[in-house]
Amino acid sequence: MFSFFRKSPAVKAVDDLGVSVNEEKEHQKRERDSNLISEAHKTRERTPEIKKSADLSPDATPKPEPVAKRILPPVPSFSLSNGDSDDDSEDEGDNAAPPSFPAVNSAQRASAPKSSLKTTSLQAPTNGFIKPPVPQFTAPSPRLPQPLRTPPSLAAGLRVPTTGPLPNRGPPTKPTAGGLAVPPGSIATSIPNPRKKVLLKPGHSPLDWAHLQKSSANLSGVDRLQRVTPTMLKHFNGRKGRPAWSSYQGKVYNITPYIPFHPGGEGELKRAAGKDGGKLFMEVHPWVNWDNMLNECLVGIMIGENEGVERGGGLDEMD
Ligand code: HEM
Repeated sequence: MFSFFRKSPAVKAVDDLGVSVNEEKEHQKRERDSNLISEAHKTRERTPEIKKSADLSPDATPKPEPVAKRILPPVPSFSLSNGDSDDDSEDEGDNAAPPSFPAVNSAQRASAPKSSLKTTSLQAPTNGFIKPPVPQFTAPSPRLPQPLRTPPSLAAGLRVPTTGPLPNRGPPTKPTAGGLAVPPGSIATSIPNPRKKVLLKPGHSPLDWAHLQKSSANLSGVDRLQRVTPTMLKHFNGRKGRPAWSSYQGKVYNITPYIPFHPGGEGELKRAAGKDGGKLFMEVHPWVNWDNMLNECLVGIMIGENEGVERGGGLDEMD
């Protein structure tokens, strides 16, 4: 690179001398390095845990080595087990350097017995002096209380039986039926429907009927009270445009206006049309006040067949 500078002979001699001096220094350095390498190999033979790396190459920067390794005899290694451990970390610990505390040349390490430090100090305790007494849990002594466990008989008494009939629940319906399940058809279908109410048309509620009764409307369909013979009652049966009359306890009512208001339906009420409806009425709802319900529908009273003929049809004529 600097070839265009021509050196003088003197300078060249100095350069040659300098080269020779540098070569001598390089030779000495190589000898020191070789000594260090050989010593390092010796140390590796004593302590195989030292890594094989490029650190030992002469070109690499020499790293500080523990002084104790090179000066003092090798420290005996120890392990946590007998060498058969399955833990890899413990195996790594076997190859690691000895712990820094206590120091290698300290009083603690010197006073410690070498045998226990080497084999038994960190191993699993094998003698009775170190190993704690094993508690006897499997065989309790007679003076100790029994285990707090529910006796089998009491536990069985508190348990709900999963099969078979429960006490005070009646006879079982089926041998295989367990639990509290209701057998199909035993209760739900055995209770008849006690009410046969129908859905009334709008404006035909019981309240609407009450309002209609208080009105001035002629609900009886007659101008005056009538003496009604059985023939007459039979004639007014609600068919062919005729009004429906029904008798109850000797009184005759025009039930025609009440038919759409009857909670039990029109058909049920028409069964009493043209005849005495007292029996049917009492079979279904004896609690219903017939007189109050049909007060404005009163037509007259029942008379004998011959009484009407003799006295006439109207009650006013009887007075
Ligand atoms: C003509 C006079 C009658 C009047 C004023 C009358 C009135 C009533 C009333 C107020 C109810 C409702 C009862 C309640 O909610 O508890 C009712 C229901 C019923 N009525 Fe009548 N009824 C009469 C005649 C009859 C007759 C002659 C029959 C049957 C042939 C009948 C069959 C029923 C039935 C099946 C029910 C529904 C079930 C019930 O509510 O208990 N009714 N009736």
